[in-house]
Amino acid sequence: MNARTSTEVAAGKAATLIESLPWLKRFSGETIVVKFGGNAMVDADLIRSFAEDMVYLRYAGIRPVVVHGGGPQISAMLDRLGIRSEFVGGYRVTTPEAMEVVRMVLTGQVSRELVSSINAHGPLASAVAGEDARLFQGRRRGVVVDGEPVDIGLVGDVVAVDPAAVIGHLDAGRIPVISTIAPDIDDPEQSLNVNADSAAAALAVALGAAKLVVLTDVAGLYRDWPDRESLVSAISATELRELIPRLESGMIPKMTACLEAVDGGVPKAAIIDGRIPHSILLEVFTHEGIGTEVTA
Ligand SMILES: Nc1ncnc2c1ncn2[C@@H]1O[C@H](COP(=O)(O)OP(=O)(O)O)[C@@H](O)[C@H]1O
Ligand SMILES: CC(=O)N[C@@H](CCC(=O)OP(=O)(O)O)C(=O)O
Repeated sequence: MNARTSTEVAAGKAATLIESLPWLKRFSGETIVVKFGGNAMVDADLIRSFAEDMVYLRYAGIRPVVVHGGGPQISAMLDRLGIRSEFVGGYRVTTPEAMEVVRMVLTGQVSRELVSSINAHGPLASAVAGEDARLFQGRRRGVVVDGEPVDIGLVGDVVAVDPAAVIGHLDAGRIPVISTIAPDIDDPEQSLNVNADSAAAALAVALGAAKLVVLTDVAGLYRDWPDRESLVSAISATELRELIPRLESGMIPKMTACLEAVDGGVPKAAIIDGRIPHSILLEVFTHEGIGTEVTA
Protein backbone atom coordinates (compact mmCIF):
# COMPACT_ATOMS: atom_id res chain seq x y z
CA MET A 1 0.00 0.00 0.00
CA ASN A 2 1.51 3.43 -0.89
CA ALA A 3 1.64 6.33 1.60
CA ARG A 4 -1.27 8.22 0.00
CA THR A 5 -3.55 5.19 0.09
CA SER A 6 -2.82 4.48 3.72
CA THR A 7 -3.61 8.14 4.55
CA GLU A 8 -6.91 7.78 2.72
CA VAL A 9 -7.69 4.58 4.59
CA ALA A 10 -6.93 6.28 7.90
CA ALA A 11 -9.12 9.27 6.93
CA GLY A 12 -11.97 6.88 6.05
CA LYS A 13 -11.69 5.13 9.42
CA ALA A 14 -11.58 8.47 11.24
CA ALA A 15 -14.64 9.68 9.27
CA THR A 16 -16.57 6.58 10.33
CA LEU A 17 -15.65 7.11 13.97
CA ILE A 18 -16.47 10.81 13.98
CA GLU A 19 -19.80 10.21 12.23
CA SER A 20 -20.90 8.54 15.46
CA LEU A 21 -20.29 11.69 17.58
CA PRO A 22 -23.76 13.29 17.21
CA TRP A 23 -25.37 9.92 17.91
CA LEU A 24 -23.20 9.30 20.97
CA LYS A 25 -24.30 12.73 22.25
CA ARG A 26 -27.94 11.98 21.39
CA PHE A 27 -28.15 8.56 23.02
CA SER A 28 -25.68 8.75 25.91
CA GLY A 29 -27.57 7.91 29.11
CA GLU A 30 -30.67 6.90 27.11
CA THR A 31 -32.34 3.50 26.96
CA ILE A 32 -32.52 1.60 23.68
CA VAL A 33 -34.69 -1.51 23.53
CA VAL A 34 -33.43 -4.07 21.01
CA LYS A 35 -35.70 -6.90 19.93
CA PHE A 36 -33.70 -9.86 18.64
CA GLY A 37 -35.95 -12.06 16.51
CA GLY A 38 -35.55 -15.81 16.43
CA ASN A 39 -35.05 -15.66 12.67
CA ALA A 40 -32.11 -13.28 13.09
CA MET A 41 -30.36 -15.74 15.45
CA VAL A 42 -29.53 -18.03 12.60
CA ASP A 43 -25.91 -18.69 13.35
CA ALA A 44 -23.38 -18.52 16.14
CA ASP A 45 -21.38 -15.72 14.45
CA LEU A 46 -24.44 -13.47 14.31
CA ILE A 47 -25.20 -14.11 17.98
CA ARG A 48 -21.57 -13.25 18.78
CA SER A 49 -21.68 -9.99 16.81
CA PHE A 50 -25.06 -9.13 18.39
CA ALA A 51 -23.52 -9.63 21.84
CA GLU A 52 -20.57 -7.39 20.87
CA ASP A 53 -22.99 -4.68 19.77
CA MET A 54 -24.84 -4.78 23.09
CA VAL A 55 -21.56 -4.53 24.98
CA TYR A 56 -20.44 -1.69 22.68
CA LEU A 57 -23.65 0.26 23.37
CA ARG A 58 -23.22 -0.29 27.10
CA TYR A 59 -19.62 0.99 27.08
CA ALA A 60 -20.74 3.95 24.93
CA GLY A 61 -22.88 5.03 27.90
CA ILE A 62 -26.19 3.82 26.43
CA ARG A 63 -28.57 1.58 28.43
CA PRO A 64 -29.38 -1.35 26.09
CA VAL A 65 -32.22 -3.74 26.91
CA VAL A 66 -32.56 -7.00 24.96
CA VAL A 67 -35.99 -8.51 24.35
CA HIS A 68 -35.67 -11.75 22.44
CA GLY A 69 -37.96 -13.92 20.37
CA GLY A 70 -37.41 -17.53 19.47
CA GLY A 71 -40.26 -18.53 17.17
CA PRO A 72 -38.18 -20.91 14.97
CA GLN A 73 -36.49 -22.41 18.05
CA ILE A 74 -39.92 -23.06 19.65
CA SER A 75 -41.19 -24.62 16.41
CA ALA A 76 -38.13 -26.90 16.23
CA MET A 77 -38.66 -28.11 19.81
CA LEU A 78 -42.40 -28.64 19.27
CA ASP A 79 -41.53 -30.70 16.17
CA ARG A 80 -39.03 -32.78 18.12
CA LEU A 81 -41.66 -33.46 20.76
CA GLY A 82 -44.31 -34.22 18.13
CA ILE A 83 -46.59 -31.35 19.21
CA ARG A 84 -48.45 -29.69 16.35
CA SER A 85 -48.46 -25.90 16.09
CA GLU A 86 -49.71 -23.40 13.55
CA PHE A 87 -49.74 -19.63 13.14
CA VAL A 88 -52.88 -17.57 12.65
CA GLY A 89 -52.46 -13.88 11.79
CA GLY A 90 -48.76 -14.03 12.80
CA TYR A 91 -49.51 -15.54 16.26
CA ARG A 92 -48.83 -19.13 17.35
CA VAL A 93 -51.93 -21.06 18.35
CA THR A 94 -50.79 -22.06 21.86
CA THR A 95 -52.25 -25.06 23.70
CA PRO A 96 -51.37 -25.66 27.39
CA GLU A 97 -48.92 -28.34 26.21
CA ALA A 98 -47.28 -25.94 23.72
CA MET A 99 -47.13 -23.23 26.41
CA GLU A 100 -44.81 -25.39 28.51
CA VAL A 101 -42.49 -25.72 25.52
CA VAL A 102 -42.64 -21.96 24.81
CA ARG A 103 -41.46 -21.23 28.36
CA MET A 104 -38.81 -23.93 28.30
CA VAL A 105 -37.30 -22.72 25.02
CA LEU A 106 -37.49 -18.94 25.62
CA THR A 107 -36.46 -18.83 29.27
CA GLY A 108 -34.38 -22.01 29.48
CA GLN A 109 -32.61 -21.96 26.13
CA VAL A 110 -32.66 -18.72 24.12
CA SER A 111 -32.25 -16.34 27.10
CA ARG A 112 -29.40 -18.46 28.48
CA GLU A 113 -27.56 -18.48 25.16
CA LEU A 114 -27.76 -14.69 24.77
CA VAL A 115 -26.74 -14.07 28.39
CA SER A 116 -23.70 -16.27 28.03
CA SER A 117 -22.67 -14.65 24.72
CA ILE A 118 -22.81 -11.19 26.29
CA ASN A 119 -21.07 -12.39 29.44
CA ALA A 120 -18.12 -13.59 27.38
CA HIS A 121 -17.19 -9.87 27.62
CA GLY A 122 -17.56 -9.58 31.40
CA PRO A 123 -20.27 -9.94 34.04
CA LEU A 124 -22.74 -7.73 32.19
CA ALA A 125 -25.95 -9.55 31.24
CA SER A 126 -28.76 -10.77 33.49
CA ALA A 127 -31.81 -12.70 32.34
CA VAL A 128 -35.24 -11.46 33.41
CA ALA A 129 -38.28 -13.55 32.48
CA GLY A 130 -41.45 -11.63 31.68
CA GLU A 131 -43.01 -13.46 34.62
CA ASP A 132 -40.38 -12.23 37.11
CA ALA A 133 -41.22 -9.40 39.51
CA ARG A 134 -44.44 -8.77 37.52
CA LEU A 135 -42.44 -7.37 34.64
CA PHE A 136 -45.29 -8.16 32.24
CA GLN A 137 -48.96 -8.97 32.74
CA GLY A 138 -51.01 -10.09 29.78
CA ARG A 139 -54.58 -10.51 28.70
CA ARG A 140 -55.77 -13.20 26.30
CA ARG A 141 -56.37 -12.10 22.76
CA GLY A 142 -58.23 -13.65 19.88
CA VAL A 143 -57.82 -12.95 16.20
CA VAL A 144 -60.40 -12.32 13.54
CA VAL A 145 -60.00 -14.23 10.28
CA ASP A 146 -62.35 -13.43 7.40
CA GLY A 147 -64.65 -11.63 9.83
CA GLU A 148 -64.83 -14.65 12.18
CA PRO A 149 -63.23 -14.67 15.67
CA VAL A 150 -60.65 -17.47 16.01
CA ASP A 151 -59.49 -18.84 19.39
CA ILE A 152 -55.67 -18.97 19.38
CA GLY A 153 -55.36 -20.39 22.89
CA LEU A 154 -52.94 -19.12 25.51
CA VAL A 155 -51.81 -16.05 23.60
CA GLY A 156 -51.85 -12.64 25.18
CA ASP A 157 -51.08 -8.99 24.76
CA VAL A 158 -49.05 -7.18 27.37
CA VAL A 159 -51.49 -4.93 29.23
CA ALA A 160 -49.31 -3.91 32.19
CA VAL A 161 -45.56 -3.47 32.61
CA ASP A 162 -43.67 -2.99 35.87
CA PRO A 163 -40.18 -2.09 34.67
CA ALA A 164 -38.68 -1.80 38.21
CA ALA A 165 -36.62 -5.01 37.92
CA VAL A 166 -35.25 -3.95 34.52
CA ILE A 167 -34.42 -0.45 35.77
CA GLY A 168 -32.63 -2.02 38.75
CA HIS A 169 -30.39 -4.00 36.41
CA LEU A 170 -29.76 -0.97 34.17
CA ASP A 171 -28.86 1.22 37.15
CA ALA A 172 -26.38 -1.46 38.22
CA GLY A 173 -24.75 -1.27 34.77
CA ARG A 174 -26.15 -4.59 33.57
CA ILE A 175 -27.76 -5.52 30.26
CA PRO A 176 -31.18 -7.11 30.91
CA VAL A 177 -32.08 -10.00 28.58
CA ILE A 178 -35.83 -10.54 28.58
CA SER A 179 -37.99 -13.48 27.58
CA THR A 180 -41.57 -12.67 26.73
CA ILE A 181 -43.97 -14.73 28.80
CA ALA A 182 -46.65 -12.97 30.83
CA PRO A 183 -48.96 -14.12 33.61
CA ASP A 184 -52.62 -13.66 32.68
CA ILE A 185 -53.90 -10.57 34.53
CA ASP A 186 -57.31 -12.26 34.87
CA ASP A 187 -55.89 -15.63 36.03
CA PRO A 188 -52.33 -15.12 37.37
CA GLU A 189 -51.68 -18.88 37.69
CA GLN A 190 -51.89 -19.09 33.92
CA SER A 191 -49.00 -17.94 31.73
CA LEU A 192 -49.54 -16.52 28.27
CA ASN A 193 -47.40 -16.65 25.15
CA VAL A 194 -46.78 -13.06 24.12
CA ASN A 195 -45.41 -12.07 20.75
CA ALA A 196 -41.90 -10.74 21.39
CA ASP A 197 -42.32 -7.71 19.11
CA SER A 198 -45.33 -6.47 21.03
CA ALA A 199 -43.67 -7.13 24.41
CA ALA A 200 -40.58 -5.17 23.29
CA ALA A 201 -42.79 -2.23 22.29
CA ALA A 202 -44.66 -2.25 25.62
CA LEU A 203 -41.36 -2.32 27.51
CA ALA A 204 -39.87 0.47 25.37
CA VAL A 205 -42.88 2.65 26.23
CA ALA A 206 -42.72 1.80 29.95
CA LEU A 207 -38.98 2.58 30.08
CA GLY A 208 -39.34 5.85 28.13
CA ALA A 209 -36.80 4.46 25.63
CA ALA A 210 -35.21 6.77 23.05
CA LYS A 211 -35.48 4.05 20.41
CA LEU A 212 -36.86 0.59 19.66
CA VAL A 213 -34.75 -1.46 17.24
CA VAL A 214 -36.25 -4.69 15.88
CA LEU A 215 -33.83 -7.16 14.26
CA THR A 216 -35.29 -9.58 11.78
CA ASP A 217 -34.31 -11.62 8.71
CA VAL A 218 -35.31 -9.17 5.97
CA ALA A 219 -33.90 -5.78 4.98
CA GLY A 220 -36.94 -4.01 6.47
CA LEU A 221 -40.60 -3.49 5.64
CA TYR A 222 -41.61 -4.04 2.00
CA ARG A 223 -44.70 -2.12 0.94
CA ASP A 224 -45.58 -4.76 -1.66
CA TRP A 225 -44.11 -7.96 -0.28
CA PRO A 226 -42.27 -9.80 -1.86
CA ASP A 227 -41.40 -7.08 -4.44
CA ARG A 228 -37.76 -6.29 -3.53
CA GLU A 229 -38.07 -2.84 -5.08
CA SER A 230 -40.67 -1.82 -2.51
CA LEU A 231 -38.43 -1.51 0.59
CA VAL A 232 -39.64 1.37 2.79
CA SER A 233 -36.82 3.39 4.34
CA ALA A 234 -38.99 5.74 6.41
CA ILE A 235 -42.68 5.77 7.25
CA SER A 236 -44.88 7.90 9.50
CA ALA A 237 -47.20 6.39 12.11
CA THR A 238 -50.21 7.65 10.15
CA GLU A 239 -49.08 5.98 6.93
CA LEU A 240 -48.19 2.76 8.76
CA ARG A 241 -51.63 2.59 10.40
CA GLU A 242 -53.14 2.51 6.91
CA LEU A 243 -50.66 -0.11 5.64
CA ILE A 244 -50.94 -2.66 8.51
CA PRO A 245 -54.27 -4.22 7.42
CA ARG A 246 -52.62 -5.13 4.09
CA LEU A 247 -49.60 -6.86 5.66
CA GLU A 248 -49.20 -10.58 6.20
CA SER A 249 -47.72 -13.12 8.64
CA GLY A 250 -44.88 -12.06 10.97
CA MET A 251 -44.90 -8.47 9.73
CA ILE A 252 -48.32 -7.80 11.29
CA PRO A 253 -47.19 -8.07 14.94
CA LYS A 254 -43.86 -6.45 14.07
CA MET A 255 -45.27 -3.32 12.46
CA THR A 256 -48.12 -3.13 15.00
CA ALA A 257 -45.44 -3.15 17.71
CA CYS A 258 -43.53 -0.29 16.04
CA LEU A 259 -46.75 1.69 15.84
CA GLU A 260 -47.57 1.03 19.51
CA ALA A 261 -44.06 2.13 20.52
CA VAL A 262 -44.24 5.39 18.56
CA ASP A 263 -47.84 6.05 19.67
CA GLY A 264 -46.66 5.47 23.25
CA GLY A 265 -44.01 8.20 22.99
CA VAL A 266 -40.90 6.34 21.78
CA PRO A 267 -39.48 8.81 19.22
CA LYS A 268 -38.29 6.19 16.69
CA ALA A 269 -38.75 2.50 15.96
CA ALA A 270 -36.59 0.76 13.37
CA ILE A 271 -36.86 -2.64 11.66
CA ILE A 272 -33.40 -3.76 10.54
CA ASP A 273 -31.70 -6.78 9.02
CA GLY A 274 -30.20 -8.86 11.80
CA ARG A 275 -28.36 -11.00 9.22
CA ILE A 276 -25.92 -8.12 8.64
CA PRO A 277 -23.16 -8.33 11.26
CA HIS A 278 -23.20 -5.27 13.57
CA SER A 279 -26.39 -3.93 11.98
CA ILE A 280 -27.33 -2.29 15.30
CA LEU A 281 -24.17 -0.16 15.30
CA LEU A 282 -24.92 0.95 11.73
CA GLU A 283 -28.49 1.82 12.75
CA VAL A 284 -27.64 3.67 15.94
CA PHE A 285 -24.39 5.44 14.99
CA THR A 286 -24.70 6.44 11.31
CA HIS A 287 -26.66 9.21 9.61
CA GLU A 288 -28.51 7.01 7.14
CA GLY A 289 -29.27 4.13 9.49
CA ILE A 290 -30.46 0.99 7.72
CA GLY A 291 -33.81 -0.77 7.28
CA THR A 292 -37.17 0.91 7.90
CA GLU A 293 -37.64 3.74 10.38
CA VAL A 294 -41.04 4.56 11.89
CA THR A 295 -41.54 8.02 13.38
CA ALA A 296 -44.48 9.87 14.86
N1 LIG B 1 -44.31 -6.70 3.90
C1 LIG B 1 -43.31 -7.46 4.36
N2 LIG B 1 -42.08 -6.94 4.51
C2 LIG B 1 -41.07 -7.69 5.00
N3 LIG B 1 -41.20 -9.00 5.38
C3 LIG B 1 -42.40 -9.58 5.27
C4 LIG B 1 -43.51 -8.85 4.74
N4 LIG B 1 -44.59 -9.67 4.75
C5 LIG B 1 -44.19 -10.85 5.25
N5 LIG B 1 -42.87 -10.83 5.56
C6 LIG B 1 -42.16 -11.95 6.18
O1 LIG B 1 -42.04 -11.68 7.58
C7 LIG B 1 -40.83 -12.29 8.06
C8 LIG B 1 -40.38 -11.67 9.37
O2 LIG B 1 -41.29 -11.99 10.40
P1 LIG B 1 -40.97 -13.16 11.46
O3 LIG B 1 -40.73 -14.42 10.70
O4 LIG B 1 -42.03 -13.18 12.49
O5 LIG B 1 -39.57 -12.66 12.01
P2 LIG B 1 -38.86 -12.61 13.46
O6 LIG B 1 -38.56 -14.02 13.87
O7 LIG B 1 -37.65 -11.80 13.21
O8 LIG B 1 -39.82 -11.95 14.44
C9 LIG B 1 -39.87 -12.09 6.90
O9 LIG B 1 -38.85 -13.06 6.89
C10 LIG B 1 -40.75 -12.20 5.65
O10 LIG B 1 -40.71 -13.50 5.17
C1 LIG C 1 -47.88 -15.58 20.30
C2 LIG C 1 -46.63 -15.91 19.55
O1 LIG C 1 -46.66 -16.11 18.34
N1 LIG C 1 -45.51 -15.95 20.26
C3 LIG C 1 -44.23 -16.26 19.70
C4 LIG C 1 -43.19 -15.93 20.75
C5 LIG C 1 -41.77 -15.93 20.23
C6 LIG C 1 -41.54 -14.82 19.22
O2 LIG C 1 -42.25 -13.84 19.11
O3 LIG C 1 -40.44 -15.07 18.47
P1 LIG C 1 -39.93 -14.29 17.15
O4 LIG C 1 -39.67 -12.90 17.54
O5 LIG C 1 -38.70 -15.04 16.81
O6 LIG C 1 -41.00 -14.40 16.08
C7 LIG C 1 -44.12 -17.76 19.29
O7 LIG C 1 -44.69 -18.61 19.94
O8 LIG C 1 -43.41 -18.03 18.29
